[in-house]
Amino acid sequence: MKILSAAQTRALDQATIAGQSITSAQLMERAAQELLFWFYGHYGHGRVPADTLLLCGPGNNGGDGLALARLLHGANYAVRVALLPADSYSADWWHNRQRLPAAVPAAEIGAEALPAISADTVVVDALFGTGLSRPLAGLAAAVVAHLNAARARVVAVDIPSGLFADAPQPAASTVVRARHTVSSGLPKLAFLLPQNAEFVGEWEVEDIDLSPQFIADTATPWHYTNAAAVAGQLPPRPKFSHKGTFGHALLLAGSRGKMGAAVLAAGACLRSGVGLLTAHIPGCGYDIFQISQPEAMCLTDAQADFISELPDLSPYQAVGIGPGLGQDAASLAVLRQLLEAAAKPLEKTGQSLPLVIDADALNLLGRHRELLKLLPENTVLTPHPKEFERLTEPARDDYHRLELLRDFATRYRCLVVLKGAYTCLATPSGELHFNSTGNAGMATGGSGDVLTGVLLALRSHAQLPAFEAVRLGVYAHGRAGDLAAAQTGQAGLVAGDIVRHIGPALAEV
Ligand SMILES: NC(=O)C1=CN([C@@H]2O[C@H](COP(=O)(O)OP(=O)(O)OC[C@H]3O[C@@H](n4cnc5c(N)ncnc54)[C@H](OP(=O)(O)O)[C@@H]3O)[C@@H](O)[C@H]2O)[C@H](O)CC1
Ligand SMILES: [K+]
Repeated sequence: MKILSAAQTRALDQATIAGQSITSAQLMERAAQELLFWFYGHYGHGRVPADTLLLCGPGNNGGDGLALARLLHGANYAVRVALLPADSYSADWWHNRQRLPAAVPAAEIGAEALPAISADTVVVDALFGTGLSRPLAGLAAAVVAHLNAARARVVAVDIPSGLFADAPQPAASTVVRARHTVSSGLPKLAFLLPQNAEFVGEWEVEDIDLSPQFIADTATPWHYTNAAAVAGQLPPRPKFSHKGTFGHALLLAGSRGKMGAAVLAAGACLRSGVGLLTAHIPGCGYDIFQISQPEAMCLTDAQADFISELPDLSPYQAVGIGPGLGQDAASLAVLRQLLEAAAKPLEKTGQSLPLVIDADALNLLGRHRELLKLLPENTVLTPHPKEFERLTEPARDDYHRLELLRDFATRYRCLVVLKGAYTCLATPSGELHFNSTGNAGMATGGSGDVLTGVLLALRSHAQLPAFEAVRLGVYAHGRAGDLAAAQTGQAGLVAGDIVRHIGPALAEV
């Protein structure tokens, strides 16, 4: 699913109106109908709020609010409307202002006449949407501050007022703190960034039948990976396949005290359909590893506590390095040798050996940035924000971090998976794909090791191109976490639970 800028969203609006031969008021009515359905879903029979206040601005966001007020009134909600005064109002605002039944109380907001809001009021925030052109000030800011102080349940129309859809707002700007955001058409970039979570609350997108042709023809770096994006991407396992069909992966992982990371990554790799897995681990981990992962083969390093040797790479279709690795100088040398060896094109594919680099291997890269230029094309890096900072620089905010991410992926021609809520995959061509699956229960030790294992398996698969493999792996990892959390609850979830649910998650896609 594409994510468009605010300007593109406005153009989409116009293309839909022209393409479907409808009026803009009809499109607004669609949006308001969807908002009404949202209310039906949340406030079913007997649960209709005693007091619903619609705060309406002067543009089409306010128009949506006025149309919704009429529809809610028709559905027997007790509604009040408060109008933000302006020098001019949009045409569809006027249209819906005139259609508002006289029985609905509608008052103009003034500095001395702020609407009464109690903690029990359900407030619909329809002040500003994608047409926000500057931070809120004056009366608009005063209303929003008044609203936020009331701690009422706020449902934002399209986007919380004061939040830009695709750009940061200055620090200390006044922004509506919504409990729910009900958006039309496509998700907004703002919803996917941690710094906006306090404003956006729970968000959902309602389908208002916007022009699919315009969306298809519009270029954007931002994408949202939902179930449809990955459906059917995992090639079926042919009846006459054998273990060689699905690739032989090598995992370089573990050190004393961190063998669990190797075990988790290996388990995830095996559960993600790899044909064969060999792990190269330090001597201390032999019993631990063989007992917990009998399906994997095991090579032990000459060193007991960390990895100091790079095995012969010729049997493998992909290599993963990093989980629990530690940062010993000998392991750094192994990483360097791996990067040099992997760069040579493989006889079979003519491409470099696929690599997945995680955890301490990323920290080593961060401390020895001269190695970055050795990264073979399409190498997968899976940093969390702190590890990414070590590879680049501290980000001013989440938008700046996205810029750094894009720059890094295009500069080094690699696939970077920035982990977090809405994990963001950056591609060598500069696209950013935000993942839709996963939950806060996955913020637990070992989750990242599991992701490395999943990606290693999918990068070993001969029929999966690099980008598709990584997008699918990130999605399936999150989905496995969601399936696991449904059983354990988020607090009770541990990384091993994710491993156990990867099979069902991959089966779904
Ligand atoms: N795109 C769609 O698919 C649909 C969108 N709908 C809804 O329409 C809004 C966008 O409506 P738009 O009229 O473009 O913009 P807004 O309602 O957000 O606001 C524009 C007016 O607000 C003024 N403005 C902007 N910023 C401020 C500010 N900080 N303080 C005061 N006033 C402000 C702006 O004035 P300018 O001076 O900037 O010209 C405009 O007067 C979208 O979000 C959806 O809710 C459709 O209904 C359905 C399809
Ligand atoms: K709004």
